[in-house]
Amino acid sequence: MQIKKLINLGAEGHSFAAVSRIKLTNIIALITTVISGLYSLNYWLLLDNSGVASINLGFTVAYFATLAFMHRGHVSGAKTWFFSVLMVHLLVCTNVYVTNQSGFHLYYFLVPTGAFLLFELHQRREMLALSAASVGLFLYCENTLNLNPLIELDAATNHLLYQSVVLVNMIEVVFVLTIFARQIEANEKQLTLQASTDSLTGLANRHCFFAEGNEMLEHANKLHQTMSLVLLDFDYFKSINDRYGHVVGDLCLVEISKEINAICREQDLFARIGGEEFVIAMPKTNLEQAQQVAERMRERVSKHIIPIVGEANFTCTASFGVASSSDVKSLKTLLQQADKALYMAKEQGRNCVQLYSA
Ligand SMILES: Nc1nc2c(ncn2[C@@H]2O[C@H](COP(=O)(O)OP(=O)(O)OP(=O)(O)O)[C@@H](O)[C@H]2O)c(=O)[nH]1
Repeated sequence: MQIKKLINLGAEGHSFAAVSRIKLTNIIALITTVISGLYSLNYWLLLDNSGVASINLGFTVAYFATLAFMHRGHVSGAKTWFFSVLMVHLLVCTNVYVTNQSGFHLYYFLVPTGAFLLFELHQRREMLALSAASVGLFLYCENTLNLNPLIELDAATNHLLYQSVVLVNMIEVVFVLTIFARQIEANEKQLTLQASTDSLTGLANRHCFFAEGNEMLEHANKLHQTMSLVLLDFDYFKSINDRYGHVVGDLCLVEISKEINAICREQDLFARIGGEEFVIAMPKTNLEQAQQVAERMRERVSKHIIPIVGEANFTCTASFGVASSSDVKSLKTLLQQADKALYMAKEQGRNCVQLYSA
């Protein structure tokens, strides 16, 4: 429970993406604190080197201080602090504890990927400054000899350490790339959904209708099947808006689209293609069958009561135009035919279904 609290430090009031970065920073800071603390114990108890143990304990406390910055709401400061402590720690490890033969300074390569992972995308200044500092410190360590290390290591141990550092670097790069790939995939899904969905009703939008509807028509033509379109438009919708306001008008669109959706089959494509204009593409459906479905929809719309607070509930009606795809090669043409039928329905006095005839 306490750990959960620590992981959530500083997360309050931030966007979803920022929160996941803050939590990840806290997790990494906690893990680093624990690892650094264990190293201190190791120096103290097993290697009997209280000097190194004390210095390392100082770094352990400094890592933990990242969470204190988070707690005070200094999110960017906490991240910068963490990476700065890490870089100084690496410098001390490589140039004070041991020598660059250990390869400890290769850990500097963790900084750029880590910074790009943990900072917000717009915080380029911080990311670039930390990356530049890590490259500079790496080069400094690489070209500096430590003649009096606090811990003397033989060549075999240095070699082992070197390989473990390379391994950890590789694991970190794979980990960071996996997270980025997942984020890109989730963003792509979200964008595709937004680009194809009508935000008010949650139905397919005009763009999605033409993309998917064209595929449906092509498929139907290939298999010599008939596809029908039912186009519907609310009657006197302007007067609903004028009388009850746009909020109620919107509610009306949502309520009625749910009623119509309840009649649609799974294979039908139901879309909102204009303000108060909707269309249903029905595969494997001929003109008479589509007419029957449209009639059921018309009846259901006219009977559905729109609940409004503080005023008398009301009902609304819609007019329907139906067209079928025999001999029609393009969805645009089919929609024009359904539109002509809809126009006739409006002419006939509205709240009725009309079929397209050439
Ligand atoms: N509340 C709301 N109104 C919308 C939306 N989109 C379009 N409208 C309104 O729908 C009304 C359509 O009006 P008209 O095209 O004159 O049609 P109508 O009043 O339904 O009359 P007929 O179609 O001839 O029966 C306009 O007042 C638009 O402002 C929307 O998303 N929400």
